[in-house]
Amino acid sequence: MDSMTLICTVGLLFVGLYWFVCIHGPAEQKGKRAVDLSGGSISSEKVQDKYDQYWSFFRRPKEIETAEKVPDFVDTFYNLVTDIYEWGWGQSFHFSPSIPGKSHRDATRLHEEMAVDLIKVSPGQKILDVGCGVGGPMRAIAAHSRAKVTGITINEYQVKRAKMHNKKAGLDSLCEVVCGNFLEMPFESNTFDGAYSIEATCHAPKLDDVYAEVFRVLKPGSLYMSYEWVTTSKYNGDNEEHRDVIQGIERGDALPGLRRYDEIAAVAKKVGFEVVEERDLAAPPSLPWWDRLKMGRIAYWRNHIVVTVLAAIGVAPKGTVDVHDMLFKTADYFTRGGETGIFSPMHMILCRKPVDAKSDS
Ligand SMILES: C=C(CC[C@@H](C)[C@H]1CC[C@H]2C3=CC[C@H]4[C@H](C)[C@@H](O)CC[C@]4(C)[C@H]3CC[C@]12C)C(C)C
Ligand SMILES: C[S@@+](CC[C@H](N)C(=O)[O-])C[C@H]1O[C@@H](n2cnc3c(N)ncnc32)[C@H](O)[C@@H]1O
Repeated sequence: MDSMTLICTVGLLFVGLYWFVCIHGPAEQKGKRAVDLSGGSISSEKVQDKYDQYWSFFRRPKEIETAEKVPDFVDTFYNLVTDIYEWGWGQSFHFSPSIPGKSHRDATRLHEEMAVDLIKVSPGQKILDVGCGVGGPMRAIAAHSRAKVTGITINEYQVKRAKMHNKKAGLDSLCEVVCGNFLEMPFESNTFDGAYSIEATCHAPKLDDVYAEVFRVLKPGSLYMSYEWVTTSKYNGDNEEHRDVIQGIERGDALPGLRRYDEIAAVAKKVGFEVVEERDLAAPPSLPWWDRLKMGRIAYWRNHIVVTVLAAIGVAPKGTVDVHDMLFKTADYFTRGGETGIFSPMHMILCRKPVDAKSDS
């Protein structure tokens, strides 16, 4: 190879890398780029320590970890993963069934719109997004329904990101974001005309606590819909492969313990809800929700190289490589959970607060 060819090849490689890292990077327009990856509200030099601390939660036996510690541990998790999620997935932190002929973006939006269609709200009514992330669903839902959406998340960094995205999308008059714990919400009783949660209540150590809070803040007669993460009827606790997959999902997603599909409605009824409908949206004829993850495998390898290089030259915090590696492995557990049918991230439950529910409950 003569020197001219060598210079051109190296030059092209640099231009290609620059284009990918600084321009192309984000899964969504105006989203995170690889060069912007941070540890959320955690300062760069503490990311590695916080990641190690995150893992220590799983190293100790479950009985030692008390439920009170869970919100803090979930907050740490979202400081570590929020930027990587936004960069590699987009602003909606959830799965949706694949739809033939539709892009992932459209399939995601339709799954979100279904949530608000189910709770039957009118323009101008006030609804609650329980565990709102950086607000991808909230914006789609506000734009679709013209309802006023208040989102709550435990993670301060997500509040900042969500508010910024709401403003950029011109939806800040319909979307409000609050930092708080959904196990003790900072809202008056009987405030909302509807509520939904998308793949968020799986973080609650006891589902009763979050459902009771949603029940309290809803006006009598209004509806609540949740997409729950569950093990399905195909899950067999005596099967080592099944246990390995579910444990992999719990560890890679800050879950205190996945619930069985048949526990959800019982909890809803226990806190006072009437169960209107319950359905696993992942079950056939729905197409695989895990296809998107499976198809992205090559991109994740490429992302891993990018993150490793950026951390080595000090652009990304050092612990980012471990966080990315954890997500990379988790992706595989999801695929196994989906293919075996033992796990569903979209077990839908629709509940109503009875019209005659006491006004202070
Ligand atoms: C509801 C929750 C999150 C669900 C999903 C949004 C995320 C679960 C696993 C995540 C990812 C796995 C692989 C990552 C990949 C290695 C990286 O290069 C780019 C980002 C990923 C695709 C990342 C994106 C988000 C997930 C799909 C939980 C936490 C309750
Ligand atoms: C996987 S994300 C889903 C976010 C959003 N629903 C979406 O689909 O994009 C889970 C969300 O639940 C929030 N969360 C978890 N535990 C919480 C708690 N105790 N109080 C408030 N929010 C919580 C997280 O901060 C995060 O925003």
